[in-house]
Amino acid sequence: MKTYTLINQLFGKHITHCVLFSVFINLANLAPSIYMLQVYDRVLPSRSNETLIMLTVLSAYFLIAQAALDYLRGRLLAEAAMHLEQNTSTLAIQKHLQDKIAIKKQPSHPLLKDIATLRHFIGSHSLIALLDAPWFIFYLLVIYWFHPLLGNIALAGTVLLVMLALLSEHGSKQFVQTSLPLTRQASQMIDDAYQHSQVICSMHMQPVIIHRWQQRQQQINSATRTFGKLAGKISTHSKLIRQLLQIAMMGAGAYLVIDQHLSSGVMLASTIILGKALAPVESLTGSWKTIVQAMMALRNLSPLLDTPTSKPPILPSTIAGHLNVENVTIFGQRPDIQILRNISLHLEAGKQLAIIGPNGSGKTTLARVLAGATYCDTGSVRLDGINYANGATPQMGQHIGYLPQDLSLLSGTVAENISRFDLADTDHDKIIAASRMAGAHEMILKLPSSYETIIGAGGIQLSGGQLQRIALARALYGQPALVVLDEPNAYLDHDGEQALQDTLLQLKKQGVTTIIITHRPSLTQHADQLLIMNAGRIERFGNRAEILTSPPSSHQVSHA
Ligand SMILES: Nc1ncnc2c1ncn2[C@@H]1O[C@H](COP(=O)(O)OP(=O)(O)OP(=O)(O)O)[C@@H](O)[C@H]1O
Repeated sequence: MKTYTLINQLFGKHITHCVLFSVFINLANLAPSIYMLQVYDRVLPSRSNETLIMLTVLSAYFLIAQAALDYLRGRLLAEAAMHLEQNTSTLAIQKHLQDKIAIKKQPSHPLLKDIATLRHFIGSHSLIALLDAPWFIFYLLVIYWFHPLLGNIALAGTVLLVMLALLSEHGSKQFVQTSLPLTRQASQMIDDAYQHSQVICSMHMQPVIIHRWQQRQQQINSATRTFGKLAGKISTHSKLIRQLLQIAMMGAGAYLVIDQHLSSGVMLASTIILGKALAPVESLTGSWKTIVQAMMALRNLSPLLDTPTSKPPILPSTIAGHLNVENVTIFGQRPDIQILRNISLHLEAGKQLAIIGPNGSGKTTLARVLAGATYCDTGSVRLDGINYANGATPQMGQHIGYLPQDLSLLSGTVAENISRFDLADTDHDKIIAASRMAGAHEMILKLPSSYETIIGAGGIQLSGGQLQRIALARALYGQPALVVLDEPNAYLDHDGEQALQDTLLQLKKQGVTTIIITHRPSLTQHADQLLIMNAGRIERFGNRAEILTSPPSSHQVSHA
């Protein structure tokens, strides 16, 4: 029942309709056999032209109807593929992105690949074979009705073919389970290598990297070879069994005709029906790999549809920027490691907070939590009382500006990047205002195509400082209520740092709540509050001037 619901969710009612169409298509499959039986046993002995014409017209009618339904079944399957794409792709991309920002989740599985696998399966003959295969039982019963001996021969042959199909299923499952992770590892390895090509080439790491990749490839090849041998043997045996079976059927039929237990029409009809019964079973044997892959894809997609979709809460039209963090804890991959330990802090709207601390103390992780860019295991993060931790209120993204350490600019024009690719609302004044505030406008005007310059894949290469200013403009786009800047001066020269100081001052004047993660004291000069992180804890938090002038208490020192 669960599978039926899942199939309906993924493909709409199209697959159910296909099953219904398959009933008529398979019943109509009997038409040629019945025609032959009647011609041999009724028309030829009676020499009746009227009966011949009537039978011919009826058979042609069934075959034309069958062809039409077969065509419609193909169209329904195409619709099912469209339904799958429309209903799952968006969810799959969202899930993949969310999985990527979680700290403890296993490496995210690309669900779009599963959707492609299912699409391929729907378009292949494997699904048709799967829909038609159960009908072999019906055909067997018809043959039994003709004569038990013929039925027993057909049953024995079918059992042999089904056993081969099961063997094929077992082999396919093992092959897919072995080769899929290896294929993913190999492609991940080569993607990584392409991404870090400069390091690899400069230190001549190519031979080792290629060797590692070849090792995986050899394992894949060995699994493919083993499966190929098994698939070849199974295919040869099933063809042989099918042909032997047809000869056995014809021979037994002829024997029964000679003994006058059967008419020659029944003999021919049962041989044809046997062919119809075995065709999808044999076709299934050759399609198990595709079917197993499709079943795995179906299983992977199943939790996607179980995720409850809640209505997004209605937000107030303006957000002042009161930040409230309560008891945020994040565990590492191991439960005994805490990256953030019970963090609580409150920041009035419009205040500036500088976060400092030694390497690995958790500053960047805290910045990510505040920017809604990672998940916490406990606690809440609220802006004007609205909790947006763990993706609770995705629309809060428009009120948050985030400059991550790695900048994360996407392939596209400078204007697209600054406007956060909000193509529906590309407001050039807003883009220029953000760039001016980030001190990036003059620099952007000097680029080859100014704001239309393409960066990233297929575009021009900008320096780290240029990219950082563009990323800062993106963080400031649309006047967010909260701005989180993680080491915003990491790539900046003296002028760039001066421009950044101006930006921080402007943010303060405009009443934007601002968080700056920094190692440099110079960037904390406009900060109202200072927070010192150590080993995932808040070591000190309070008024900047007070913290800088008063020494830490003995309790705080003991945390350090
Ligand atoms: N995605 C992650 N998975 C596992 N551990 C992580 C992850 N992100 C951060 N950590 C761990 O959390 C700790 C704090 O890292 P974080 O980057 O927040 O420190 P930081 O104070 O910003 O350091 P730095 O000053 O060097 O940038 C580190 O020990 C790091 O290994």
